[in-house]
Amino acid sequence: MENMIGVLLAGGRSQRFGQPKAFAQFEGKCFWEHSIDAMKEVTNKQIIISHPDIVHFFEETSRNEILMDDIHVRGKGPLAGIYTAMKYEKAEWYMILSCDIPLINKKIIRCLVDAREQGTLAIIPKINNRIHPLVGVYHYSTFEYIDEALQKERYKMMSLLEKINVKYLSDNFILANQDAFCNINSQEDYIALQNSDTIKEL
Ligand SMILES: Nc1nc2c(ncn2[C@@H]2O[C@H](COP(=O)(O)OP(=O)(O)OP(=O)(O)O)[C@@H](O)[C@H]2O)c(=O)[nH]1
Repeated sequence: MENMIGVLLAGGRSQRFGQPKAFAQFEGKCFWEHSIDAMKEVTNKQIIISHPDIVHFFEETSRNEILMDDIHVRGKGPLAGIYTAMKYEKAEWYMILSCDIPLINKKIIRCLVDAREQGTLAIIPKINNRIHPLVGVYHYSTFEYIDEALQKERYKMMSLLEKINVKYLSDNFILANQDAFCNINSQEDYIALQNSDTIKEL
């Protein structure tokens, strides 16, 4: 069993963005590449969990393994993507990242990975009372809870988090780097990103 697999969640519909946001450009790279690059050093491999409508874009441009959401839960949200990764790719830990966080960087990912400890099943940033469950490290033993939540048609990430022992990270490093968690949902968010003077940490 590999120790840690990187999982890029890219099976969303990007309705607010108006086009597949994984392929929006920032600083010369697609959004999805920023997430993959950020987790490359700490993961044994990185897989993409996508959707039939956009999978050909990934096939043309990515060398990563690509899976589609398991048919029973396809399109049911991020939890469905995590479920699919854990069902088809076995590892002890999974580094989960969404595809709409172009400011994410290696130091943040390293910090989350290093925060793992005995008995904790997920490590998730929490900034000003807002949690970021799609920038998180999850242990394989969360799979049974994810499976149960999906079977009960509870698709929100909270359905999982309220059942497991989560370590929420809000230390000074996370707070000082909070821009890195900014997720792009709409064209307005994208314009704000392009106009901001935030410098991406590498
Ligand atoms: N594999 C998978 N990923 C998903 C699914 N829904 C959302 N995601 C991913 O989860 C992350 C956050 O998605 P959201 O922005 O909440 O949803 P979205 O569907 O992409 O966008 P909207 O249609 O505007 O809500 C993105 O990386 C999405 O690609 C899903 O059903 N399956």
